[in-house]
Amino acid sequence: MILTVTLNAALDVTYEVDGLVPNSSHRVRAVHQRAGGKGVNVARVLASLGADVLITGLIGGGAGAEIADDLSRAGIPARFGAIEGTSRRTVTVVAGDATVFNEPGPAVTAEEWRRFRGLFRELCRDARVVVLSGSLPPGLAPDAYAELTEDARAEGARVLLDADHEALRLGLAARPDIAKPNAAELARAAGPGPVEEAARRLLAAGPAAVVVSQGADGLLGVTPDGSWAVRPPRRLSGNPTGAGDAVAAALARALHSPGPFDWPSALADAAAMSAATVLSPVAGDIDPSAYRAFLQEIACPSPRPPR
Ligand SMILES: O=P(O)(O)OC[C@@]1(O)O[C@H](CO)[C@@H](O)[C@@H]1O
Repeated sequence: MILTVTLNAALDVTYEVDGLVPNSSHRVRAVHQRAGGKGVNVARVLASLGADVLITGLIGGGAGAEIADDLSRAGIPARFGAIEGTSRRTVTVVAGDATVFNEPGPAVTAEEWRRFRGLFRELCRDARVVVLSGSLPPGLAPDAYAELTEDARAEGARVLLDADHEALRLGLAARPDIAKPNAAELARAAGPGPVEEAARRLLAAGPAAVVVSQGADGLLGVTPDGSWAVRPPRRLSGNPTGAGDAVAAALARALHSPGPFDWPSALADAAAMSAATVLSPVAGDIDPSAYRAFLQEIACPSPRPPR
Protein backbone atom coordinates (compact mmCIF):
# COMPACT_ATOMS: atom_id res chain seq x y z
CA MET A 1 0.00 0.00 0.00
CA ILE A 2 0.95 3.66 -0.34
CA LEU A 3 1.19 5.46 3.00
CA THR A 4 0.84 9.24 2.91
CA VAL A 5 1.98 11.38 5.83
CA THR A 6 0.46 14.75 6.70
CA LEU A 7 2.09 16.03 9.87
CA ASN A 8 0.30 19.39 9.57
CA ALA A 9 -3.14 18.14 8.54
CA ALA A 10 -5.69 20.86 7.84
CA LEU A 11 -9.32 21.58 7.32
CA ASP A 12 -9.08 23.07 3.84
CA VAL A 13 -11.62 25.83 3.28
CA THR A 14 -12.08 26.92 -0.34
CA TYR A 15 -13.95 30.12 -1.20
CA GLU A 16 -15.10 30.74 -4.75
CA VAL A 17 -15.45 34.47 -5.48
CA ASP A 18 -16.03 36.44 -8.69
CA GLY A 19 -12.83 38.45 -8.31
CA LEU A 20 -10.19 39.04 -5.63
CA VAL A 21 -9.52 42.71 -4.87
CA PRO A 22 -7.11 43.57 -2.01
CA ASN A 23 -8.50 45.98 0.61
CA SER A 24 -12.12 45.32 -0.30
CA SER A 25 -14.96 43.13 0.90
CA HIS A 26 -16.02 40.02 -1.03
CA ARG A 27 -19.21 37.98 -1.39
CA VAL A 28 -18.39 34.28 -1.39
CA ARG A 29 -20.25 32.41 -4.14
CA ALA A 30 -19.51 28.88 -2.87
CA VAL A 31 -17.73 27.42 0.17
CA HIS A 32 -16.11 23.97 0.33
CA GLN A 33 -14.66 22.52 3.50
CA ARG A 34 -12.86 19.20 3.76
CA ALA A 35 -9.88 17.31 5.12
CA GLY A 36 -6.67 18.55 3.54
CA GLY A 37 -2.97 19.04 3.82
CA LYS A 38 -0.72 17.79 1.05
CA GLY A 39 -0.52 14.11 2.03
CA VAL A 40 -4.31 13.93 2.42
CA ASN A 41 -4.69 15.33 -1.11
CA VAL A 42 -2.21 12.78 -2.47
CA ALA A 43 -4.18 9.94 -0.88
CA ARG A 44 -7.52 11.33 -2.05
CA VAL A 45 -6.37 11.47 -5.67
CA LEU A 46 -4.93 7.94 -5.46
CA ALA A 47 -8.05 6.56 -3.78
CA SER A 48 -10.25 8.07 -6.55
CA LEU A 49 -8.18 6.08 -9.05
CA GLY A 50 -8.54 2.84 -7.08
CA ALA A 51 -5.08 2.67 -5.42
CA ASP A 52 -4.57 1.06 -2.02
CA VAL A 53 -3.73 3.98 0.31
CA LEU A 54 -3.53 4.78 4.00
CA ILE A 55 -3.31 8.26 5.50
CA THR A 56 -1.37 9.04 8.62
CA GLY A 57 -0.18 12.23 10.33
CA LEU A 58 -1.15 14.27 13.37
CA ILE A 59 -4.55 15.67 14.24
CA GLY A 60 -6.11 17.27 17.32
CA GLY A 61 -9.08 19.24 18.67
CA GLY A 62 -12.38 19.96 16.92
CA ALA A 63 -10.76 20.55 13.52
CA GLY A 64 -8.88 17.26 13.91
CA ALA A 65 -12.16 15.41 14.57
CA GLU A 66 -13.69 17.05 11.49
CA ILE A 67 -10.70 15.92 9.39
CA ALA A 68 -11.11 12.33 10.61
CA ASP A 69 -14.90 12.41 10.04
CA ASP A 70 -14.54 13.80 6.54
CA LEU A 71 -12.09 11.06 5.55
CA SER A 72 -14.26 8.38 7.04
CA ARG A 73 -17.30 9.72 5.11
CA ALA A 74 -15.17 9.67 1.93
CA GLY A 75 -14.18 6.05 2.68
CA ILE A 76 -10.42 6.82 2.70
CA PRO A 77 -8.61 4.83 5.42
CA ALA A 78 -6.66 6.90 7.96
CA ARG A 79 -4.75 6.23 11.19
CA PHE A 80 -3.63 9.50 12.71
CA GLY A 81 -1.58 10.17 15.83
CA ALA A 82 -3.43 12.35 18.36
CA ILE A 83 -2.11 15.69 19.64
CA GLU A 84 -3.35 18.10 22.33
CA GLY A 85 -3.36 21.14 20.02
CA THR A 86 -6.06 21.91 17.47
CA SER A 87 -5.42 21.16 13.81
CA ARG A 88 -5.23 24.18 11.53
CA ARG A 89 -7.34 25.48 8.69
CA THR A 90 -6.09 26.67 5.33
CA VAL A 91 -8.09 29.06 3.19
CA THR A 92 -7.92 29.09 -0.61
CA VAL A 93 -9.69 31.87 -2.47
CA VAL A 94 -10.45 30.87 -6.03
CA ALA A 95 -11.12 33.73 -8.41
CA GLY A 96 -9.91 32.46 -11.77
CA ASP A 97 -6.60 31.61 -10.11
CA ALA A 98 -6.04 30.70 -6.46
CA THR A 99 -4.74 32.62 -3.43
CA VAL A 100 -3.80 30.41 -0.48
CA PHE A 101 -3.54 31.20 3.25
CA ASN A 102 -1.81 28.45 5.24
CA GLU A 103 -2.13 28.68 9.03
CA PRO A 104 1.02 27.56 10.90
CA GLY A 105 -0.71 24.70 12.72
CA PRO A 106 -0.69 23.50 16.33
CA ALA A 107 2.38 22.99 18.51
CA VAL A 108 3.47 19.35 18.75
CA THR A 109 5.25 18.13 21.88
CA ALA A 110 8.29 15.86 22.01
CA GLU A 111 6.17 13.11 23.59
CA GLU A 112 3.52 13.37 20.82
CA TRP A 113 6.27 13.08 18.22
CA ARG A 114 7.79 10.06 19.98
CA ARG A 115 4.39 8.32 20.00
CA PHE A 116 3.79 9.18 16.37
CA ARG A 117 7.13 7.66 15.32
CA GLY A 118 6.08 4.39 16.96
CA LEU A 119 2.81 4.41 15.00
CA PHE A 120 4.62 5.37 11.79
CA ARG A 121 7.12 2.51 12.06
CA GLU A 122 4.23 0.10 12.59
CA LEU A 123 2.35 1.40 9.51
CA CYS A 124 5.51 1.30 7.38
CA ARG A 125 5.63 -2.49 7.72
CA ASP A 126 2.72 -2.75 5.26
CA ALA A 127 3.78 0.13 3.02
CA ARG A 128 5.72 -0.24 -0.20
CA VAL A 129 5.81 3.54 -0.73
CA VAL A 130 5.70 6.40 1.79
CA VAL A 131 4.85 9.96 0.75
CA LEU A 132 6.08 12.69 3.12
CA SER A 133 4.58 16.02 2.16
CA GLY A 134 3.67 19.46 3.40
CA SER A 135 4.80 21.86 6.09
CA LEU A 136 5.89 20.79 9.56
CA PRO A 137 3.79 22.04 12.48
CA PRO A 138 5.52 24.15 15.16
CA GLY A 139 7.45 22.13 17.72
CA LEU A 140 8.77 19.53 15.28
CA ALA A 141 12.48 19.63 14.50
CA PRO A 142 13.32 20.49 10.89
CA ASP A 143 14.87 17.04 10.45
CA ALA A 144 11.50 15.35 11.10
CA TYR A 145 11.26 14.17 7.47
CA ALA A 146 14.84 12.91 7.58
CA GLU A 147 13.92 10.79 10.61
CA LEU A 148 10.78 9.43 8.95
CA THR A 149 12.69 8.70 5.74
CA GLU A 150 15.17 6.62 7.72
CA ASP A 151 12.34 4.79 9.53
CA ALA A 152 10.54 4.05 6.25
CA ARG A 153 13.66 2.80 4.51
CA ALA A 154 14.50 0.57 7.48
CA GLU A 155 11.14 -1.13 6.81
CA GLY A 156 11.96 -1.49 3.11
CA ALA A 157 9.62 1.24 1.81
CA ARG A 158 10.46 3.70 -0.96
CA VAL A 159 10.09 7.38 -0.10
CA LEU A 160 8.84 10.45 -1.94
CA LEU A 161 9.54 13.79 -0.23
CA ASP A 162 7.61 16.99 -1.02
CA ALA A 163 8.70 19.69 1.41
CA ASP A 164 10.15 23.19 1.66
CA HIS A 165 12.88 25.11 3.49
CA GLU A 166 14.95 23.22 6.11
CA ALA A 167 12.56 20.24 6.13
CA LEU A 168 13.41 19.66 2.47
CA ARG A 169 17.12 20.44 2.81
CA LEU A 170 17.61 18.10 5.78
CA GLY A 171 15.25 15.47 4.35
CA LEU A 172 17.38 15.18 1.21
CA ALA A 173 20.35 13.96 3.21
CA ALA A 174 18.31 10.87 4.23
CA ARG A 175 18.27 9.95 0.51
CA PRO A 176 14.58 9.69 -0.44
CA ASP A 177 13.85 7.95 -3.76
CA ILE A 178 12.26 11.08 -5.21
CA ALA A 179 12.27 14.71 -4.05
CA LYS A 180 9.45 16.74 -5.60
CA PRO A 181 9.85 20.46 -5.03
CA ASN A 182 7.99 23.09 -7.01
CA ALA A 183 10.03 25.77 -8.75
CA ALA A 184 9.98 28.18 -5.77
CA GLU A 185 10.91 25.43 -3.30
CA LEU A 186 13.73 24.33 -5.60
CA ALA A 187 15.12 27.87 -5.80
CA ARG A 188 14.97 28.19 -1.99
CA ALA A 189 16.80 24.88 -1.48
CA ALA A 190 19.27 24.94 -4.35
CA GLY A 191 19.63 28.62 -5.19
CA PRO A 192 18.47 30.54 -8.26
CA GLY A 193 19.39 29.84 -11.87
CA PRO A 194 18.22 27.53 -14.65
CA VAL A 195 15.84 24.88 -13.31
CA GLU A 196 17.80 21.89 -14.55
CA GLU A 197 21.04 23.12 -13.00
CA ALA A 198 19.31 23.78 -9.68
CA ALA A 199 17.67 20.33 -9.82
CA ARG A 200 21.11 18.74 -10.37
CA ARG A 201 22.44 20.61 -7.32
CA LEU A 202 19.51 19.21 -5.32
CA LEU A 203 20.24 15.74 -6.65
CA ALA A 204 23.80 16.03 -5.37
CA ALA A 205 22.38 16.56 -1.87
CA GLY A 206 21.12 12.96 -1.64
CA PRO A 207 17.85 11.94 -3.36
CA ALA A 208 17.91 9.31 -6.11
CA ALA A 209 15.81 11.57 -8.37
CA VAL A 210 14.32 15.06 -8.42
CA VAL A 211 11.04 16.04 -10.08
CA VAL A 212 10.31 19.76 -10.29
CA SER A 213 6.68 20.80 -10.76
CA GLN A 214 6.53 24.11 -12.62
CA GLY A 215 2.80 24.76 -13.04
CA ALA A 216 2.00 25.73 -16.63
CA ASP A 217 5.63 25.03 -17.60
CA GLY A 218 5.19 21.35 -16.81
CA LEU A 219 7.48 18.89 -15.07
CA LEU A 220 11.19 18.24 -15.15
CA GLY A 221 12.53 14.90 -13.93
CA VAL A 222 16.27 14.69 -13.23
CA THR A 223 18.23 11.53 -12.33
CA PRO A 224 21.94 10.67 -12.54
CA ASP A 225 21.11 8.90 -15.85
CA GLY A 226 19.28 11.66 -17.65
CA SER A 227 16.47 14.20 -17.57
CA TRP A 228 13.00 14.44 -19.07
CA ALA A 229 10.69 17.41 -19.50
CA VAL A 230 6.95 17.12 -20.05
CA ARG A 231 4.45 19.90 -20.68
CA PRO A 232 0.83 20.01 -19.58
CA PRO A 233 -1.71 19.27 -22.32
CA ARG A 234 -2.77 22.91 -22.64
CA ARG A 235 -3.21 26.03 -20.54
CA LEU A 236 -5.96 25.25 -18.03
CA SER A 237 -8.00 27.51 -15.86
CA GLY A 238 -9.33 26.36 -12.51
CA ASN A 239 -7.82 25.77 -9.08
CA PRO A 240 -4.13 24.81 -9.29
CA THR A 241 -3.97 24.24 -5.51
CA GLY A 242 -3.22 20.56 -5.09
CA ALA A 243 -1.88 20.11 -8.64
CA GLY A 244 1.57 19.39 -7.15
CA ASP A 245 -0.03 16.81 -4.85
CA ALA A 246 -1.39 15.02 -7.92
CA VAL A 247 2.15 14.92 -9.33
CA ALA A 248 3.31 13.32 -6.06
CA ALA A 249 0.38 10.88 -6.29
CA ALA A 250 1.32 9.75 -9.80
CA LEU A 251 4.99 9.36 -8.90
CA ALA A 252 4.11 7.41 -5.75
CA ARG A 253 1.95 5.07 -7.82
CA ALA A 254 4.83 4.60 -10.27
CA LEU A 255 7.22 3.86 -7.37
CA HIS A 256 4.70 1.32 -6.11
CA SER A 257 4.57 -0.57 -9.43
CA PRO A 258 6.85 -3.58 -9.66
CA GLY A 259 9.70 -3.49 -12.18
CA PRO A 260 12.09 -0.76 -13.23
CA PHE A 261 10.89 2.83 -12.96
CA ASP A 262 9.75 4.07 -16.37
CA TRP A 263 10.50 7.81 -16.26
CA PRO A 264 8.82 8.91 -19.52
CA SER A 265 5.52 7.17 -18.64
CA ALA A 266 5.63 8.24 -15.00
CA LEU A 267 6.11 11.90 -15.93
CA ALA A 268 3.42 11.83 -18.63
CA ASP A 269 1.07 10.22 -16.11
CA ALA A 270 1.95 12.85 -13.50
CA ALA A 271 1.28 15.68 -15.97
CA ALA A 272 -2.12 14.19 -16.88
CA MET A 273 -3.09 13.62 -13.25
CA SER A 274 -2.03 17.09 -12.26
CA ALA A 275 -3.94 18.71 -15.15
CA ALA A 276 -7.09 16.76 -14.26
CA THR A 277 -7.05 18.15 -10.71
CA VAL A 278 -6.80 21.79 -11.87
CA LEU A 279 -10.27 21.48 -13.42
CA SER A 280 -11.82 20.75 -10.05
CA PRO A 281 -12.64 23.65 -7.68
CA VAL A 282 -11.27 21.77 -4.64
CA ALA A 283 -7.71 20.55 -4.00
CA GLY A 284 -7.41 16.75 -4.00
CA ASP A 285 -10.34 16.16 -6.37
CA ILE A 286 -9.69 14.57 -9.72
CA ASP A 287 -12.00 13.98 -12.64
CA PRO A 288 -11.01 10.43 -13.77
CA SER A 289 -12.43 10.90 -17.28
CA ALA A 290 -10.46 14.17 -17.77
CA TYR A 291 -7.37 12.32 -16.51
CA ARG A 292 -7.83 9.56 -19.09
CA ALA A 293 -8.40 12.13 -21.87
CA PHE A 294 -5.25 14.10 -20.90
CA LEU A 295 -3.24 10.87 -20.89
CA GLN A 296 -4.06 10.46 -24.61
CA GLU A 297 -2.98 14.05 -25.33
CA ILE A 298 0.37 14.07 -23.51
CA ALA A 299 3.34 12.61 -25.34
CA CYS A 300 5.86 10.62 -23.28
CA PRO A 301 8.96 12.81 -23.04
CA SER A 302 12.23 11.79 -24.70
CA PRO A 303 15.44 12.04 -22.68
CA ARG A 304 17.17 15.43 -22.88
CA PRO A 305 20.83 15.57 -23.84
CA PRO A 306 23.08 15.96 -20.80
CA ARG A 307 23.94 19.58 -19.93
O1 LIG B 1 1.16 24.41 4.63
P1 LIG B 1 1.42 23.27 3.67
O2 LIG B 1 1.39 21.96 4.36
O3 LIG B 1 2.68 23.48 2.90
O4 LIG B 1 0.29 23.32 2.56
C1 LIG B 1 -1.03 23.05 2.89
C2 LIG B 1 -1.89 23.17 1.68
O5 LIG B 1 -2.02 24.52 1.29
O6 LIG B 1 -1.37 22.49 0.57
C3 LIG B 1 -2.44 21.85 -0.14
C4 LIG B 1 -2.23 22.05 -1.60
O7 LIG B 1 -1.03 21.47 -2.00
C5 LIG B 1 -3.70 22.37 0.45
O8 LIG B 1 -4.78 21.50 0.28
C6 LIG B 1 -3.18 22.41 1.84
O9 LIG B 1 -3.93 22.59 2.89
